[in-house]
Amino acid sequence: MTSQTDGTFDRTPLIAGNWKMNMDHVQGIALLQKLAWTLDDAKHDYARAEVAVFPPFTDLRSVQTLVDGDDLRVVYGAQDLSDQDSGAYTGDISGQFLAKLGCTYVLVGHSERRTIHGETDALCNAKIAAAHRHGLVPVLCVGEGLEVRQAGEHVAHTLEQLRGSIAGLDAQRVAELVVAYEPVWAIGTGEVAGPEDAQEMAAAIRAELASLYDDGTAAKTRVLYGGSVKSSNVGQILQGKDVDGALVGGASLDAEEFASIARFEQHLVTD
Ligand SMILES: O=C[C@H](O)COP(=O)(O)O
Repeated sequence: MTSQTDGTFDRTPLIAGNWKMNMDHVQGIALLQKLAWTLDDAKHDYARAEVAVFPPFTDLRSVQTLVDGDDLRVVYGAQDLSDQDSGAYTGDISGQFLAKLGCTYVLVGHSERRTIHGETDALCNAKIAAAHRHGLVPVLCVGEGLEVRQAGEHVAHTLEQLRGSIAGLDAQRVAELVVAYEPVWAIGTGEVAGPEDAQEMAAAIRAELASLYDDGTAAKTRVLYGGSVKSSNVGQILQGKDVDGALVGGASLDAEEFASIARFEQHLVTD
């Protein structure tokens, strides 16, 4: 759903919590259990807003056991995957393993992978192909750093990352894809891009997809915003008609706060 000011949505919103390198598997289970209970208590309608968590690799088996055992509606994914399927790639994780662990999604090209590990658009493109080989839905992260933003080149930069990362994808894959726009200068800093910045980029991403594919395809792709999202600002951010959800870092480590973000409809300001 695209959030719109009358509170209706064209695409099913996705509220995704990226735990980054936090929460061992014992802590992770406690967090997920509390999140699910909190959402249940609030009678959360998962058809109106999908909720996903992205724990560290080492938590995934425990998360799978909990989700299956307790029949939870929260879905989950991994924070990265290899572009390869198997072999001598020490330390890497195959999409095949993630699929076996019941992952629905996988993050690709998070800014921390791009900046700390030097991941390129070409590698992201190969990782998206690997995700598809194993039935995983990629959540492709794109976004600019502060210098690019200050130079006024943020839209061109972000669309270049988008084009490079999705090269060769067919329309059906693009329609299923989730794109997360994360301005790097707003990640973990408390700095939030304004709702109009989030909407500007989400609209630019959708227009770019419409120019590469067609309007029908672009209308299906979900575009999230990420960067210091909290319950206090999510309502405004999701007001943008092209913003379909949020990729939440720090605030996803607190079950009650993340549940409140997932229930963003209560924070929307409707016309
Ligand atoms: O993946 C999540 C983003 O990097 C945002 O993180 P943050 O909410 O801590 O700023």
